[in-house]
Amino acid sequence: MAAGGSGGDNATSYPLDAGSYRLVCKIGSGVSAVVYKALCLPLGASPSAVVAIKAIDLERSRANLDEVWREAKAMALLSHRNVLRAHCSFTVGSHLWVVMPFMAAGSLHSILSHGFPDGLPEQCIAVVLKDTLRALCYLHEQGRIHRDIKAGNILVDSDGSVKLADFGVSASIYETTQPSSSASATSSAFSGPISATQAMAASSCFNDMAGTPYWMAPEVIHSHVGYGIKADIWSFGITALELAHGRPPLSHLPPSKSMLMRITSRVVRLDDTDSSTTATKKKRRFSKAFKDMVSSCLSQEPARRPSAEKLLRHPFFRSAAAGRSGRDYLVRNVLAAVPTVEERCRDDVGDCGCAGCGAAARCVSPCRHADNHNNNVVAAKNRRISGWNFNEENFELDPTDQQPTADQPPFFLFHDDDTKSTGIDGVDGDDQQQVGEEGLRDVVVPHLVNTILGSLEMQRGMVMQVLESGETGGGYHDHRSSNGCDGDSSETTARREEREGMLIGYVRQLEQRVQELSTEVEEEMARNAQLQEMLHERTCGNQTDSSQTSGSR
Ligand SMILES: Nc1ncnc2c1ncn2[C@@H]1O[C@H](COP(=O)(O)OP(=O)(O)OP(=O)(O)O)[C@@H](O)[C@H]1O
Repeated sequence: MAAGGSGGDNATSYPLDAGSYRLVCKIGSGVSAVVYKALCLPLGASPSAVVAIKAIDLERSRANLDEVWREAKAMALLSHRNVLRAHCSFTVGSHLWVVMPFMAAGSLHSILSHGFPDGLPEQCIAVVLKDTLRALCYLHEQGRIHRDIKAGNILVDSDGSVKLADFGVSASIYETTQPSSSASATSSAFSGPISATQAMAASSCFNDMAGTPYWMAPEVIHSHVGYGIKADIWSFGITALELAHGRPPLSHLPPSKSMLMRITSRVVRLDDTDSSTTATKKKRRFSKAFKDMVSSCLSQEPARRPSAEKLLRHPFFRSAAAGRSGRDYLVRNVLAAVPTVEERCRDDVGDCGCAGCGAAARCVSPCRHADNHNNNVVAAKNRRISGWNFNEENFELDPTDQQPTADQPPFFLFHDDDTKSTGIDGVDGDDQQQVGEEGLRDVVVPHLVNTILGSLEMQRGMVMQVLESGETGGGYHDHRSSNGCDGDSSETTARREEREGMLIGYVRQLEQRVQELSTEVEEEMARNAQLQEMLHERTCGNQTDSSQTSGSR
């Protein structure tokens, strides 16, 4: 299967067979794909011969073939200077190869990991986010939701140009209005541009869970509620925090838990530098405009988040360097401080990891083993951040919209304290979080219970709605059908079947949700018990030590 075309470079035609490409080295990997720098051999020494090939393992991909194929199609149809467009794509064994322009500085995620672990300077963030926002404006105008905005999907070239990439989970807002006829809906989505207003009107209709947990909007997590283009604005706000601190909020938690917390919590905003948290180790100051921009994106209520177009007019972006001067600024202040993507690869020891990519024999410069890389990514994500710690990196967790009082512990007591002063020494779960004793006993479990109750209540409301509409809409006991009106009777039957179908769907969702949440609670309680046992042992140990000490005195 192949999709030809000359995407980013209209004058160049890219071949549709693996033999025409030579993989130079691996430059990155995601959940189910490996990305290579490669040469397109027929193009010889031309600069366009250097490409990036994303080899997507169709067997491991959580998306089905249609969805993966949609990424390639979507990229090929879009045209904007801040949107990365594929040259072509084709299958190689069980992999889909997407051939695209090589962005020599890699993704912002990679740049953060290799040069800015504590975040980029604010001016640089403004420059890259402004271009990202332009891409987002364009996508939304085209009726598309990206659904996976994050630093890993914002790519930078050697001249400082910025492009939004990875349409693996992007979708047309039109597709959901006709979910059962995806093929025709997909093509009709591209029949012409639509206005932002139309896009808004058609929003709130997706209900599948797409994206990467830490960046997901609350309404995406609560996927039965439906979501639209404003989900991208939430992820954009999270990406801003990721760029400010080097990692997204909650990234020290396993993804499922961060989702649960997001459901009921006001998440994170940049801290007010005027607050009482002056005794900080690595306090970073951010402008009021930046904080205001981020918090507008992170409104729990999608309708209150600004559109991409409106956000572009925010003072934070108005003062950002743009065009040539913006690109030069990035080259001087960001790219100069990070190794090239090839050097980043060479820094990693191990095999190239291309076994199974469908092209092992053609990889000429083994550089990084997939597992090594994945471990690094996980390690980077698990590095404890002070998202909860008001004293360190200017983040604030505000679950109730109120500052915790002095005698009230913060909502979650996860600590970013290398000295482990408040944590429990030696307690390392899968997620390596350190949890305060009170946090476990008094906060985490009740929080999960509240989450379950809230979710159940919402599902109950939906079921009641269906039942009520059945009663008032003449569905189940329509008196007209008993009066012998056959036409009405068949319509009634159809409506009843439709409602029954919806009801069954809701009940299934409800069962699944309860199952998921019960598992989370069980895990949390097991962890709780384990930690309490360790605490108990420590306390007993300390008492024994002190009695021995006093005895020996
Ligand atoms: N066109 C490109 N040019 C240069 N580097 C690229 C290109 N595309 C991807 N990369 C690099 O490869 C890395 C992995 O990209 P990929 O799209 O597979 O994963 P991801 O988006 O980071 O993760 P996920 O699978 O969760 O979406 C990127 O972070 C980036 O550093």
